[in-house]
Amino acid sequence: MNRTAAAALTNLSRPDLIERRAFLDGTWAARERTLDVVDPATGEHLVDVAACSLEDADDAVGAAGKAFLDWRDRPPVERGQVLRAWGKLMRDNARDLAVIMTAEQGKPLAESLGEISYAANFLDWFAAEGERAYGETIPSHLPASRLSVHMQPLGVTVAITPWNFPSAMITRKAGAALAAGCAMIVKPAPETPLSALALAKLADEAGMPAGVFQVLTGEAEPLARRLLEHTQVRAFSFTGSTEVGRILLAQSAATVKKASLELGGHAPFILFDDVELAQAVEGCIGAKFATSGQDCLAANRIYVQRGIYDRFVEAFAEATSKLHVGHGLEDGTDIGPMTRRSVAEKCGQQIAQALSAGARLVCGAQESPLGANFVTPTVLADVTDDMTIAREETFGPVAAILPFDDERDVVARANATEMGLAAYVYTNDLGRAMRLSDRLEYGMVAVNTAKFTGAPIPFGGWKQSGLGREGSRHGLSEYLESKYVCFGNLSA
Ligand SMILES: O=CCCC(=O)O
Repeated sequence: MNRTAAAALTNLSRPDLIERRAFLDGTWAARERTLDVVDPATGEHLVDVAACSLEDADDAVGAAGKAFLDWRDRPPVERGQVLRAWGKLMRDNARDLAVIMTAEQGKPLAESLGEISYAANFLDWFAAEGERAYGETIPSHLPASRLSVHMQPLGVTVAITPWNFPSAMITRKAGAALAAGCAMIVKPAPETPLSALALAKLADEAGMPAGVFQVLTGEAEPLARRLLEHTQVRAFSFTGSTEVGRILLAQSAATVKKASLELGGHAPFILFDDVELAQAVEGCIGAKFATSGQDCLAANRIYVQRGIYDRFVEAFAEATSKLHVGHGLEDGTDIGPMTRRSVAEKCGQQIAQALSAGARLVCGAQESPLGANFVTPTVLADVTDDMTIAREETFGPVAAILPFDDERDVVARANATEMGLAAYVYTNDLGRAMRLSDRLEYGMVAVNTAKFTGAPIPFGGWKQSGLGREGSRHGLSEYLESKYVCFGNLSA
C-alpha cells in the first residue's frame, strides 16, 4: 500500500470520485475561493475544494424547496429505490470511498471500509422504513366523525456533519430525511469534504433528483449560520461537540426549527471483578481505541472494581502497547493521526494534568516520532474523579482507569456528568447488569459488548449529549410531522 495519501488518490479505480466542486441543485459548482484539504498524518496538501458563499447557501435552500414539492409526492417505494441504488453504488465503490476517507480523515483503512458498509446500511434500512411511516386512526369522541393522524415530511432540512465519521453521519441523516420525503442540504466538516462529495456523485448516479440532496462545502460557521437563518429550513441535524450544538440550537431558535443533536459523550466503562479478564480487555480496547479514540462512544472513564483492578491495568496496558500507530493507509495500522492538531494537543494536556495530580503512567505518553498529529496510545491508572480527564471528553487514544469498590457508588460516579450518550457495563451477574442498565443515565447502554451501533438502533444521548434519535424508526420520525385530520358531519 502506498503510504502517500496524494499518491493513493491518483490510484483509485474511479479517480472521478475525487470531486473538487460543490453539488448544488444537481450540478457541480466550482468556486474561486477554495478549502485546503490535507492528509492529517503528514500535513500534505491533497486538493482544493470549492468554498461556497452565503449566496450559494441561499440558492441551495431555494433549490431544495422546489425539489421537495416533487420528492414528497413520490411513493415511498420509489424514493426507496433511489436510496437502495445509492447504497449499492457505495458498496460497489467501497474501496475507493475508504481510501478517500482515510486520506482526508486519517483513520485506518480497515475502519474506513467498515464505515462505508455502516453508512450504506442506513440507506437500505431507511429505504424500507420509509414505507412504514404509518399514521393512526382515533376512535372518535365527536358524533359522526372520523379522526386520523397522517405523517408527512417536514420540508427542507439541513445536516451539519462531523469529520470523525465523514460518510456514516451523512447517510444516517440523509437516509432518514430522504426516505421521509424531505430534501436535505449537507454541510460537511471542512476537514472531510471529499467523502461527502464522493457520496453526492454516487447519489447523482443513483438517480437522485436535482435539489433533493445537495452538498455545500466551505467554511463551517458562516454557512451553518446562514442555513439556519432560513425560515424555509424546517429541521436540522448536527453531530459534533456540545459546545457547538448549543450555539446552533440558539441560532435555530429564532425560526423555531426542529433539532436533532448528537453531541459529546463521556462514556463510563464499568467493569466488575466477576468478568473474564481477556474478554473485558478486548472489549475495552475496542471501546477506547476505535476511530483512534476520536469517537463520541469512546470509553472515557474506565471504572474497574478493586478485585480485578491490578490484573486488568496490567493486561490492558500490555494490549495497548501492542497497538500499531501509523499512517491509515499502511497495512496493520490500528491508530492513525488525530484529524485535528487541537485534539492531539488536548490529549497531551489531559495527560499532563492527570500526572501532575497523581495519576500513574502505565504506558505511552511519549511524543510520537510520526508527527504532532499523532498521539501514542496511553494508559493512566489511579485516575480520580476530579482530574480533567475524568471530567471532560478526551477524543483521543488516552485511557483513564479509575478504581471502585461498590456498585451503588460507581453508578453515582458514572452518572455525575452532564453527558449521557453511551455507557458500557461488563459483569457476569445478570441481576446487576439489569440494575445498571436501568440506573445509568445514558441514551445507550452496552452490556458485555463494545459493539452495539447499526441502522436499526435509536442512537442518541440524554442530558447535554443531545436531542432526538438517529437510526431506527425514531430516526425517521425526526423528519416527519403529524397531521391530525377530522372528518365531521358524516351522518347520512
Ligand atoms: O461519533 C459519533 C458516531 C459514532 C457511531 O455512530 O458509531
